[in-house]
Amino acid sequence: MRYETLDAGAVQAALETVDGWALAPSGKAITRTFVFRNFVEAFGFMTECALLAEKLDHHPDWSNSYSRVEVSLTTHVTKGLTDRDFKLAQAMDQAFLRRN
Ligand SMILES: C[C@H](O)[C@H](O)[C@H]1CNC2=NC(N)=NC(=O)C2=N1
Repeated sequence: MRYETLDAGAVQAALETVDGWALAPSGKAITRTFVFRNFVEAFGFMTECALLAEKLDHHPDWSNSYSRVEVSLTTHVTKGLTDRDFKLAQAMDQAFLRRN
């Protein structure tokens, strides 16, 4: 499997291609909180994203509390940000838009 590790400049450029994601203080993850009308909407989004993550072979670190889904994306094998984190972020952004 191929991972394209991103340097600081590439991370800044990639952040422009996603919606509402912020760089974590460590610089090794990006985070976004998704808010829904209720738990069922939030869990439906998580279910769709779980299938997208399997397809992309890249998986989120996330938590859910009622209508909120807090997501952190990082690449565990490289211990940093890669193009895969941004591909998954884009897919999650699109899933959110389809549902709102
Ligand atoms: C074998 C498998 O492809 C790897 O373990 C993948 C699966 N999903 C992954 N997801 C994330 N976020 N980071 C990884 O390093 C990672 N590795």
